[in-house]
Amino acid sequence: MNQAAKRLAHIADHILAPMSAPSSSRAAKVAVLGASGGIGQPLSMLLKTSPRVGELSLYDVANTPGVAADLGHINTGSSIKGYVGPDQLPEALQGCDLVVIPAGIPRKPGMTRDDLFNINASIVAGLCQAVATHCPQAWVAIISNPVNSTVPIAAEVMKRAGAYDPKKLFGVTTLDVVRAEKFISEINKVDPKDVSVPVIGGHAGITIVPLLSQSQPPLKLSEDELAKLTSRIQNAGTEVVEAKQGAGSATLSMAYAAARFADACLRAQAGEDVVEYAFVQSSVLPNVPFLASKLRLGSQGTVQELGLGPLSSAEQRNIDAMTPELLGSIKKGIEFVEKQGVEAANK
Ligand SMILES: NC(=O)C1=CN([C@@H]2O[C@H](COP(=O)(O)OP(=O)(O)OC[C@H]3O[C@@H](n4cnc5c(N)ncnc54)[C@H](O)[C@@H]3O)[C@@H](O)[C@H]2O)C=CC1
Ligand SMILES: O=C([O-])CC(=O)C(=O)O
Repeated sequence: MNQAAKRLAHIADHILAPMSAPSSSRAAKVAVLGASGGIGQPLSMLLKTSPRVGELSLYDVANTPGVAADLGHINTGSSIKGYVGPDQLPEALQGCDLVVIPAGIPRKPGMTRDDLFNINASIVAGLCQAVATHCPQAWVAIISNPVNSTVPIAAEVMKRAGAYDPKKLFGVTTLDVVRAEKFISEINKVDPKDVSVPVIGGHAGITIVPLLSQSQPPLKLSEDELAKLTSRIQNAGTEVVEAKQGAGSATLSMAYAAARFADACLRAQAGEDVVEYAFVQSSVLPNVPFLASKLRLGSQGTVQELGLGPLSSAEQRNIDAMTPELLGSIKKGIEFVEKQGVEAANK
């Protein structure tokens, strides 16, 4: 079974099919910040069915008691509690092993992810300040867009609070991999669980770089067809934004992808050797301080960046073409914290 198949078998076995918690490890406390939202609710539901979660902490600025009461009737072992508003955030975070952050506004048609910066930057900065204070040991998985900027913001805020561990901070890019696996499975007419394909770079437009030459099973497509498939993967988020006609962006597929990523984190925390993609502080490309790529995860976080593998000339061109935009988004995030300071960002 290849890596992708193993990961999906894990989701099927451990997340989607309720069963007893593994006896070898303590079930984790997981917080979802933004738990009442379009992603937060279905993600919380998937986490409620995970045997690796012992305690589920649902935080938002509204509606979490209702969401928690509803999910609390699902007959799995985990306990669940809803927390509302900044006064309740410390208790929501206390003792967390993993904090997943889908808080913030989504796109409407015609917007880029960067158009969300002005609102979401402050939300992520404020929440990460609280994580640094109340659960500095936790792994943090950021979903809120623009990921290419919100992860550097989180890093900078946590650095200033003396609580930054680059091995434990992740931007969630799993949906790009999930989409690439699905689209390739349709072209090759195979089960998606038998597809594996790297998607590296960042999480916006051209910064999303699928490495289709490394697809397994291999793709037999012309240069033109490969370019079209690359573009579809890069613009898949916009495909959903347009189909939803102003009602938001991907929520259900994102919840599925985030549950896959959370499962990878919890398995790694429990001592499994896990391979997954995420946007992290990186040394894979010279002078690119954050990058999504293939990671080996262990009990203390990222153990190793596994590199990009052999690239086709088109893939190398795509990486060269996206690097200035990615660097600009990273710089914008860092400068946001430098200019405004965390206190101002929290207002
Ligand atoms: N990384 C990725 O691949 C993806 C990222 N996203 C991003 O995820 C974010 C959330 O999307 P949706 O769930 O669709 O939005 P939504 O608007 O449905 O939900 C967002 C939730 O965040 C809450 N919130 C706002 N400020 C908060 C704060 N300070 N503390 C806690 N909660 C707060 C809101 O009350 C709301 O319940 C967006 O920024 C979106 O662009 C969406 C899809 C994929
Ligand atoms: O497109 C958006 O705004 C939401 C997102 O990040 C995605 O679906 O990949």
